[in-house]
Amino acid sequence: MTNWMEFHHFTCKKSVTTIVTLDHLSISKGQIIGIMGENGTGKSTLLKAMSLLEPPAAGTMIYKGKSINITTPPLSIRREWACVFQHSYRFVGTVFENVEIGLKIRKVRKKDRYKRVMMWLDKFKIPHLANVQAHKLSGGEAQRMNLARAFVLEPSVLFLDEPFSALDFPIKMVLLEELQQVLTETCTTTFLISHDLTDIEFLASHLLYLYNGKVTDKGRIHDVLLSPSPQLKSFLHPWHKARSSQSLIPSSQSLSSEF
Ligand SMILES: Nc1ncnc2c1ncn2[C@@H]1O[C@H](COP(=O)(O)OP(=O)(O)OP(=O)(O)O)[C@@H](O)[C@H]1O
Repeated sequence: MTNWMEFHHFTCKKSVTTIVTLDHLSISKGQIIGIMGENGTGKSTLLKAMSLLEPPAAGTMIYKGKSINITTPPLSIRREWACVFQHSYRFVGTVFENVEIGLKIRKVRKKDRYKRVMMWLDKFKIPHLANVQAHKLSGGEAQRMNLARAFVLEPSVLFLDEPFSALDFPIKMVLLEELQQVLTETCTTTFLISHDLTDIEFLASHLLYLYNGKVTDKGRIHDVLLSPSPQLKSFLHPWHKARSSQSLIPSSQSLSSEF
């Protein structure tokens, strides 16, 4: 289904200054939109506007074919969406209680809450931490808890703002694989901000590139990366350089065994 979610003429301001504009974006259900851009170009501002956490100064939005009041979005719609940010929120209490909280607010029955929380702790491989106080978790464990807290709500749309940036590379890769599997299973429409092309290539089906508060590139990730704008090309240069230099590293067989 096309036109599942649409954004038109979004203008996001801080005080009186326009930070970012988005003329038009049309999303189909299940798409994973990677959002990239230099520091300060407006990615987080745009994500907060799209999730209506901080509604845009102007613009219109369509969700599931219906026009949404962007200034006072219905709670029922907001409850279909979930967000995970770079700095994980940890409420006072155990990991179980942290994941359960949204279900309690939605008045889900205790028995069902238990089943759902344990299922998602299991999927993100932290069921053994259910009774641990959340403040004792490592960064990687806390991000697993945050993802479980988002998915337990069975969101239709997930907004992720650099959820992996504080993690070590090996931990991040494991979490990326787990998240990819869950996103495929649940067909959750996802917006993912990341500074790392590895994350975006791994997860995203589509790419939105922002430069100076404007979209210079958007489309299927493969197509965009094949013919990037000059701005995106320059942004991607370090990755291309790193990858081409990797191919210059001699294979292990040709290296001397001496060390
Ligand atoms: N309250 C504010 N008042 C004025 N300008 C602000 C305010 N908050 C953020 N900005 C500016 O808005 C711009 C966009 O910020 P934003 O955090 O959206 O960028 P970003 O692309 O997510 O950056 P980063 O990659 O560094 O996280 C920045 O130039 C920032 O200085």
